[in-house]
Amino acid sequence: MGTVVDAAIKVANGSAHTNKKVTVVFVLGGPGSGKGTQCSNIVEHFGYTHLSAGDLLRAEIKSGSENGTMIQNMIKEGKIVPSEVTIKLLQRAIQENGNDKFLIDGFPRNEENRAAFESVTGIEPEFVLFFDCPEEEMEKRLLSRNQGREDDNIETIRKRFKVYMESSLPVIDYYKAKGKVRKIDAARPIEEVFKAVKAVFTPESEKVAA
Ligand SMILES: Nc1ncnc2c1ncn2[C@@H]1O[C@H](COP(=O)(O)OP(=O)(O)OP(=O)(O)O)[C@@H](O)[C@H]1O
Ligand SMILES: O=c1ccn([C@@H]2O[C@H](COP(=O)(O)O)[C@@H](O)[C@H]2O)c(=O)[nH]1
Ligand SMILES: [Mg+2]
Repeated sequence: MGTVVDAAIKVANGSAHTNKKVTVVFVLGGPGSGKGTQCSNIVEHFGYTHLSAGDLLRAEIKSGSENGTMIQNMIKEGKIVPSEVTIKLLQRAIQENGNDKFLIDGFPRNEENRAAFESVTGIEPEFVLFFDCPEEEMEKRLLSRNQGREDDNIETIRKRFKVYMESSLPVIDYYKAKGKVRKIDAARPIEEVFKAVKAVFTPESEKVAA
């Protein structure tokens, strides 16, 4: 069942009012746990659109937006950008896309993000895909990612881990209490992680007995 997102569309369009039903899966996990990597696989196999909140924020910096400098400073410090900025970017991306199934990667990052997104858009996630990975493995991956990200240095990585533990894990606990978390052991090789991910997205009726 999709969720009606009138609010998202109203804000993005100014006064226009359109109904769009969307299904949203939040993809959460620590920095470097493999969210982006697995989202690409999910897109390919299951037809979702991938919206990485971090990628949207980085694109906003590049676009020369008035919020660009603030966002850049927050990312360098591993801090969480104010909800209204991130939510607007997500709303716009949902509204501009013809698809009705979205993976929202790396958001919500704290309780305030979660509550604000729910109240502004009316969207509740179908479920939360949670990539569980030990810190030392995530650190190793981030330090060898080589994508030129300003926050992939040991000083910022440590700050990101702290924010993750203190602010983001409580969001996962919130959804756990609602029975919505699908936890994946993300410390394994990419293909093995994807096998577990596939099992989550494949309807029971389509699963072939082993
Ligand atoms: N299961 C895996 N085993 C080994 N390396 C992996 C695995 N999954 C992803 N990687 C690699 O680790 C790095 C981080 O992966 P990715 O960018 O997908 O993580 P992320 O969770 O999106 O990180 P961030 O939160 O910083 O955006 C990449 O270089 C990726 O190729
Ligand atoms: O909802 C969000 C998502 C991201 N940020 C900031 O961006 C960086 C990088 O995020 P990635 O998910 O690793 O791409 C993150 O450390 C935050 O500074 C945010 O503020 N809010
Ligand atoms: Mg990512």
